[in-house]
Formats: sequence, structure tokens, C-alpha cells
Amino acid sequence: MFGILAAIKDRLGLSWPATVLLTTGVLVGLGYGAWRLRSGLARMLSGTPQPAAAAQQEAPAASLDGEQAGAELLPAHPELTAALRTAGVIGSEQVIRADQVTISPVQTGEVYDFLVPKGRTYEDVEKRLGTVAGMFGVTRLHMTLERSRDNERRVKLLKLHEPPFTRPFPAPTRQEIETFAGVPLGHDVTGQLAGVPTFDKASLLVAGMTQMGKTTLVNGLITCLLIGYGEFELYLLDGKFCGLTRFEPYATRYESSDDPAVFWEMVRELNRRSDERYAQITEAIRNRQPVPKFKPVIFIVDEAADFFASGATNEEKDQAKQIAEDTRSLVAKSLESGISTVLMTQRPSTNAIPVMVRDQFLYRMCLYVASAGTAKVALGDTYFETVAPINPVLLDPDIKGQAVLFANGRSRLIRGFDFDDKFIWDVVDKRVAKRMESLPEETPLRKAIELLRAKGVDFMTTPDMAPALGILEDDPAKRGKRLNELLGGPPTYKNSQGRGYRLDDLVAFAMSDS
Ligand SMILES: Nc1ncnc2c1ncn2[C@@H]1O[C@H](COP(=O)(O)OP(=O)(O)OP(=O)(O)O)[C@@H](O)[C@H]1O
Repeated sequence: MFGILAAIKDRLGLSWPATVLLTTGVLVGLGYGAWRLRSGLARMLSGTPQPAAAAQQEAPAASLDGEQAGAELLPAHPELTAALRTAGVIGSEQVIRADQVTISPVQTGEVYDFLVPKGRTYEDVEKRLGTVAGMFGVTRLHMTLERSRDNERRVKLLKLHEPPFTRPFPAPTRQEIETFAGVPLGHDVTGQLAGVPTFDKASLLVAGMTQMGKTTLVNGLITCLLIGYGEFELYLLDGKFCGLTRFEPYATRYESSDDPAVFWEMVRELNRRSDERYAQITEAIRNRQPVPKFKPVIFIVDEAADFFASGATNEEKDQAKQIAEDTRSLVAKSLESGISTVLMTQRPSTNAIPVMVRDQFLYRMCLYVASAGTAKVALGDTYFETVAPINPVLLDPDIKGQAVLFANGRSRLIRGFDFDDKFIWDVVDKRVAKRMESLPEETPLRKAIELLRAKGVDFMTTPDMAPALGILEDDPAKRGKRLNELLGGPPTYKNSQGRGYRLDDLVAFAMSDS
């Protein structure tokens, strides 16, 4: 090295300090030139030109962060980098590294699995999902984002080939429903089952214009509950008269009516049960006992809007107010009492379901509606400010049963199941039979139920039933009273044959507890 320096010194006729300085300067200059050339080549290969100013800004960060320095040299994924930069998800100087992207085909589209640059998270993509979809040349409905559990920077972006649910998925089998972790409500856009983790401590509002598939969706929900949910009681109010009839044999109480008084009566009955349950909880806490576990009760109302409508007189207005207040209280108290409410409405207008009732619902679903305002009524006033909202107005009204499911702050597009009637009947029959098996064998109530079943009748009068259960009293009043006491107090029913008991009432009574 000394020899080389001496040769340079002789050749240029410089002093020693000047020779050393000059040689060092030239070597540093050459090194910088080589670095510029290399990064320029890397950028050219990745097809992402970078302004000089940005490159200068990035130099210090690169020296702090090994990965970022590596990112500069590694090729970027052109499609994702360009889309996410233009959508404003990542900065113009940032890239999505090609070696951190995998694209895999699924049944209905393809999944882009990638890491966003350091300093960004999946939420940056989620917040701008509509714009990102636009960059891919599709709509928000074609795109679904899933976060990963292992890394905040990992994004799984599903892009559909066709509008969602263009092709129907087959209804799930019993086994698929049984193995689903939670309560399925429908298929997601890839054909997987989607739903909510539990119906315990939850309530659901389902809104959508007429003929969009609400009743079918809720029939699917009840079917899934009967297959996969533990023991529960069902209260059904069929405001459309025949939408929920298939489940009557299992229901603890089934009413088919559009009379607000019937709705109010059911709400009050459930509020009473809820109060009793609260009293038991308080008592347990007071006595330092474990809090009792209650059998879940699920109250489902098909077409609820009419029940809150108010008449013109003051008395009717007061009644409507009281109905709204009682309903709000029921939904709000479901948290601890284990009584969940599902309300459906085809008129999600501002005054159809009172705001104080609506705001209590933990889960909300909206099928196709004609305006964003109506969607807000169903999903909440601030719905469009939530993360990655899906506008129900954009759903295709010809593909029935599609709905935006808004649960735990996240939106999902699903399509309710459309089960065969035969499948539903079979599920109901099996569940009712299972219930019967679980009844204590030798009770008079079970004997009475089996008597009606053996005779193949839905109703039996007191004079016919009493002797079969060992009551040989001749006085009708005394006989009726003794039989009712023996059975434990189930509701009686009167028809043209006289007073007696209906099979459905006896079964429901046998199943109910506080
Ligand atoms: N998931 C689905 N797949 C296929 N067809 C469906 C689906 N959901 C609903 N439908 C069909 O759409 C029609 C309307 O369904 P449904 O009666 O459930 O709607 P609705 O919203 O309850 O209507 P309304 O409020 O007028 O009573 C029915 O013919 C039903 O078979």
C-alpha cells in the first residue's frame, strides 16, 4: 500500500498528506458510486422508480433497520405495491416485498397473503378496503380482509372472481353445523360457514326489505340452533302468521299474531322470568354461592315493526311507549338473564323500531335495502364510520338471503341458508324426541304426554285423561283441579269437546324451567 501511495506521490508530484487525502477521497467516491449503481439496478428490476428526495430521506432509516435496507434491494410486488400506494395504504417510498407475498387460489377467487411494511398494520389496509378494491378493478363486495393472529403486519386479502354468491352454495350438513365453532348464520363469500361465536348474552336485529330472505335466514338460524346448540327454550312470535310455524313443536311458547298486545304480553312474561333470574343471581352472590346457570331462552319475533306502531289516542301512545320501554329492558337485560332476543323487520325506518330498542342489539344484520339511510337505521347511525363497512345498498337484490353481518365492530358479507323443508322437519322431530327422552320417566306429566302420543291425538279432555292417570273423582271441578295439580300446573285448553290439555302445551311445559 505504501508502494502504491509512493508511486502516486511521485507521479503527481504531491506532498504525502495531499496524496493520502486524495487517494482516500477517490476510494470513498468509487464506493458511493457502486452503491448508487446497485440500488438503481434493484429499483429498475422491481419497476418502482423512486424520487431522489425520497431515497435521501430513506437512507438514515435504512441504516437503522436491516429489513428496510433489505427491502430496498429486494424486488417489490408490482401489483400490490402500486395498488396499496395509490390507495394511500403505504407511503410512496414503501414497497410490498415480492418475497413476502403468496397468492393462492380458492374456490371463488384468490387470496393475497402479504406483509405490509414496518410501521403499517393490517388496519391500514382494512380502513381503505373500498379504495383498494377499486385499484384491483373490483368492488368492495368482491374483497374480504382477514387479519392474522401471528403478526399485525400480515394481511390476507380475498379477491373474488365474480360478484359474491353468484353461484349458490349447498346447504350445510348436520355434521358441518355441529362442528362449527359457534352458531352459523350462513355461508361467507368463499362458501365457508360464518356466524357468531355464541348466542349466549346476545341479541340480534335482522332488517331488510320485503322478500329479501329474512324469514328464510332466521329459519336457518333456528335449525342450526336445534342441531348444534345445547338445551334452550324457544319463544316464537310469528308476526307474519306462518314464517316460523315449522318450529312450533319445539317452542315453549308459540304465537301467531300481529296484535301488539300479544307481543307485549310475551315481552312481559320474559321480563318476569328475567327478573326472577336476576333475583336468583343476587341471592346466590349474597350467600356467596356460585351464580346459577340458566337454560338459555331465545325469543324470536318475525316482523316486529308493527308492534311498536302507535295509535292516535293518548292511551295508545302511552301503550306504545310502554311496549318500547319493556322491550328495551328485555334486550338490555339479556346479558345476565340468558334471554336472547331476535327481532326481524322489513321496515327498518326510523320510527319502526324505536332507537332505544335498536341500540341494545349486540349483533345486527341488514339484507338488501334501497338507501344508505335505511341501512344506518338497521346497523347503527355510525355504521359507515366503522372499520371497512359494507353498504347493503350495493347487494344484489336478486340474490336472496345476502346480508351484512355486523358483529363485534366488524362487517361480513354472508348468505343465509335455505334448508329443505324436509331437513327442517327432521331436525325438529329429532330434537323434540331427544327432549322427551331426557324427561324423568315416571312423572304423571310424561305419562300424560305418552298417552296422547300413543293415541295419536293432539288434544285430550280432562274426563278422558284423569282416569288414565289414576284420578277416579266424579265431581268435574275437583277432578280438573286434581289432574292439574298432578301434572304440575300446565296450561289447560278449551275447545268444542270441553276443557283439557294439548300435546304441544304439555311438551312445552315439561321442557320449561325458570
Ligand atoms: N338463501 C337463500 N337462497 C335461495 N333463496 C332464498 C334464500 N333466502 C330467501 N330465498 C327466497 O327468497 C324469497 C323470500 O324469502 P323470505 O320469505 O325469507 O323473505 P322475507 O325477507 O322474510 O320476506 P317478507 O319480509 O316479505 O316476509 C323466498 O322465495 C325464498 O325461498
